[in-house]
Amino acid sequence: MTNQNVVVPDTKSGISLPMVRLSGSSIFPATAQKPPTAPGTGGGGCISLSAKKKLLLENLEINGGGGAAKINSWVDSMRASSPTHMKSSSQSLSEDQQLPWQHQQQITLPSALDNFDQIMEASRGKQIVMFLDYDGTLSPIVDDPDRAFMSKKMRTTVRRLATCFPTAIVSGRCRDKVYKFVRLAELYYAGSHGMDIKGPEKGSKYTKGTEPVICQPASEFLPMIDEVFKELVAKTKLTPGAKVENNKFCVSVHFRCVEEKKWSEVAEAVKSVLNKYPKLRLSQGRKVLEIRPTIKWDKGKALEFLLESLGFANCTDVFPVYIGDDRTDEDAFKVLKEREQGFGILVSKVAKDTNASYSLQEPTQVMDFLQRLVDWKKLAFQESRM
Ligand SMILES: O=P(O)(O)OC[C@H]1O[C@H](O[C@H]2O[C@H](CO)[C@@H](O)[C@H](O)[C@H]2O)[C@H](O)[C@@H](O)[C@@H]1O
Repeated sequence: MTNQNVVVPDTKSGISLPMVRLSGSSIFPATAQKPPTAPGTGGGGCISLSAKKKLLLENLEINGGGGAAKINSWVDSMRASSPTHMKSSSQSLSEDQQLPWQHQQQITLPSALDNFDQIMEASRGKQIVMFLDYDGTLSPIVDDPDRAFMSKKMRTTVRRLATCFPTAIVSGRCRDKVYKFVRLAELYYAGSHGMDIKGPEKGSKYTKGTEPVICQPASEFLPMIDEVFKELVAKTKLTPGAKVENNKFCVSVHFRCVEEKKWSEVAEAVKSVLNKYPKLRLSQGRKVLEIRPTIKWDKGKALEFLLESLGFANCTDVFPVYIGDDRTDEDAFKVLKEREQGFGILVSKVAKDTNASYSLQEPTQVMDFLQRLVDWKKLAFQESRM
């Protein structure tokens, strides 16, 4: 397999973006092209955009609970994770037209749709298990988190998918809320970034025992999270557009609809709460600051737990597929890479630093991919009966 760097114009923004073109038939992507000097530094000792972003995030995460970080660095980090702000202010880009985070180390992944046959070939003889993130994967990103509905067509497709393969929804949202959006009882649900897992009720095709699987590794944090939610609501009520969402084992503070000059108020509020609760930590998503317990549990752990619950703990003939769009999904992509099983699919229109192996551009492409999986399974079943 040879990797070739090609610069292609981004038709939307008119900016040249680096791509890695893959040749050969491997289903795995190229490794990221390293910059010529130490990672994160350009030839002239300048720190790259991406390295700067990483440092900002690390600073934010490390100092989030300790109180050392200045609010300015928080706002910088919020900007860095909202790449619409990376262009000159005269040109405003939508989230889907973002500049890549990191020119030197990014990979544009091969399309999961274009490489569908190769993917299926790799899964031959193995049990496919599907893991789907919700926001930005099954539903489009919208301003109001309470209105992030998935389309009827998507629901029908996911329903069909679940008749073919064990299927789980893995979301940062509270499990009940994501269930209300998806409304399919036959699925596994992992809410609160995997900290609240429940399997389908008994009688479902893939349940093993009589009781549904349940896992809540952060249950002791429930009262603390409730307290924090109330405090954050109070602290942000005077900031127009700020929205605090109680996700049961974590809290999301949205700034998508907050004017940029007021982002420091959101940062102040979150930082002051983290200073008070050292057992909580910060993570960042798409225009959202998320507060969660410091326990070592994430979407990757949830994926492993679910595979184990399904009886695939030490199996070599399982093929997990995880589809997600956010930074928190990287934990699951990483687990798959480390296990050398299945693959991750990143939903993104732009190149990103990722552990996923393939990409899809948006939820409509996710739907097409899921439908192709269903069709493939049906065909394979018919052929096996001939
Ligand atoms: O793991 P996910 O299912 O992707 O959940 C991550 C967060 O998604 C939601 O926020 C994001 O989507 C909103 C609706 O499109 C959007 O308004 C917001 O800016 C995004 O960050 C959800 O509201 C959060 O609670 C989840 O943690």
